[in-house]
Amino acid sequence: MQPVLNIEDVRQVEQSLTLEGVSLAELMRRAGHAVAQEVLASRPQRVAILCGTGNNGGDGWVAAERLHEAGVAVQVVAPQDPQDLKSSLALMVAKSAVAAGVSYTVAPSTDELAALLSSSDVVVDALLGTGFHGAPAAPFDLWIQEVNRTSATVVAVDVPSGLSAQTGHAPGQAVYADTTVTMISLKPGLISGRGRDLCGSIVLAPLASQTDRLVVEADPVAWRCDAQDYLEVLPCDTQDIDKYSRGSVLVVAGSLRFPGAAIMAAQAAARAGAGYVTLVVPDRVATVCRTHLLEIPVVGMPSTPEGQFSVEGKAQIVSMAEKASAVLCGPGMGVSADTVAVTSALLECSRPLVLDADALNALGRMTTNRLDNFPELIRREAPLVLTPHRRELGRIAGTPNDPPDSLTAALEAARRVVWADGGTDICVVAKGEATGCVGVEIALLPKPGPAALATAGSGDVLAGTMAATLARGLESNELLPLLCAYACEVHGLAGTLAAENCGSRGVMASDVIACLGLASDAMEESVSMAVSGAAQEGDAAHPQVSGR
Ligand SMILES: NC(=O)C1=CN([C@@H]2O[C@H](COP(=O)(O)OP(=O)(O)OC[C@H]3O[C@@H](n4cnc5c(N)ncnc54)[C@H](OP(=O)(O)O)[C@@H]3O)[C@@H](O)[C@H]2O)[C@@H](O)CC1
Ligand SMILES: [K+]
Repeated sequence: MQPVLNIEDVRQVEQSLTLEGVSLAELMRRAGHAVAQEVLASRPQRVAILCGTGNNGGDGWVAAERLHEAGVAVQVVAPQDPQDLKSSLALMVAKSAVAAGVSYTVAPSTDELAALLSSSDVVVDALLGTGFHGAPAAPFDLWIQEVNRTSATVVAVDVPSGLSAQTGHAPGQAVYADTTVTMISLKPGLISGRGRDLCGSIVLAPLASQTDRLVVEADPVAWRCDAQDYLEVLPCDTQDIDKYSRGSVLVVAGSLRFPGAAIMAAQAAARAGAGYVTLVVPDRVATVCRTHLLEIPVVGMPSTPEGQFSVEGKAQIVSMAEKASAVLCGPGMGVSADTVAVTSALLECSRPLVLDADALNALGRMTTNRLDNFPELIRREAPLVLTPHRRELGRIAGTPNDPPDSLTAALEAARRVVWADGGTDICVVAKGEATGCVGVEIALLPKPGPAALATAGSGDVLAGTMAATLARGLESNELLPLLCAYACEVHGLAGTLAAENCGSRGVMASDVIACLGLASDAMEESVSMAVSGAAQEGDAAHPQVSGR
């Protein structure tokens, strides 16, 4: 697993390193050298380095001097004369580079800059790093546009300029890098939001031997999962199992308005490996569901006049739930006093439970959007998995009109719910372009799925996948976030396979369902390969961080 640190904690590690004898000047020297090493790997002849006025620019000046020493033709581009730099560290390294013979250009015109960039093999972006805020001001906004027009390889220092390394937001122009050499630790904004498009591949430069320890001590906001981490939650060998030992799933879902959500969730649970799936729907939609589900029994329950579950069916639903290995409640169910009653009754049953979509909205209604104020509702012995997207997360975590707008905000909201519960029985799977699986002790980041998964019904498919994965059983509740992350990766991989079959813009949720079985097999294989050490780092099924 790779730790991810908030920016303020990266600064804390930087301070701790200075206390352990690695000065800031030495850190900057090592940062610049790490960048130079990455640039040298492509054996360039001409390199342009765009240096800003803070310490990110300082890293750029160090890299310039190093590359100059290595015989590369380097040209630094700066907005002001290096003598005028306010940061004492940046001033020191800029002076050193100039004294060593590095040539530089101050405030070039756009045409001059374009000519310089087009004659370079590599462009190093050292304009703005973790001290960036707002949107890039002039002249950086124009310079960034020129960087994005060049055909040269772009290497970003620490973070692509214009991207917030904390939030993943890029409110103005932002550099599209081929590679980002990031210092000390991964930061949330690099692997979420716009960061996923802007960073290219990420190279981590720890800068000191103490860094690994200090990063862990700084309490990472989350951990990014690697394939081998999933060994503990792999399904058991398929040789000697029958349909019951693979676990049974009860799906409680659907309404007259949304029968498809129930159908897809049930199909996904079956494709994701559950041995036996039963779908429970309001009786007014039972026939349409049966027409679509040949292998899955459909049980109709009393409906309201609107075609939603009626409270009359509550006792029967609970009694069926008690016999299942895992229960999924919510997709397409609608929200009413009756569905709230069904959701709350299922929370009291003793089986592992996944609450998705309208079951989460029901929770929001039961708690006036402050689930964290009602922990007794969700405190239970068996595992509970909540799978909110960001608007649903806002509705259960106290910000219905202001849903979390970044990975870190989503993790924080999920933690409010999980910490209110306080036990290892709960995991909030905060869905988004980057999904976090938040348990009481750890937040895990499965590798994100492709953009093709942003399609109607994708959430229903994930919910079915999650329930099937949970139905296999857990050795210990402490593994719950890892199991949830595993289900997310199977779903993501199915999305990738579906995009290969149908094109990235042509994927429908049913295409993802069709690929779940193959995706499960591929996940198992890649975990086994990674564990046995045979897998190359960043194997095909799990690209490290996507390129442009
Ligand atoms: N952490 C570590 O361990 C290590 C960190 N290191 C490096 O230090 C970097 C952080 O350095 P940093 O704190 O000096 O900030 P940095 O990103 O250079 O930006 C500050 C400058 O940008 C300006 N500016 C801000 N917003 C702007 C805008 N919208 N548009 C235009 N300008 C804007 C801002 O101006 P101001 O707001 O002050 O007016 C100020 O002049 C970090 O990313 C890494 O590369 C390594 O050297 C060693 C180890
Ligand atoms: K940068």
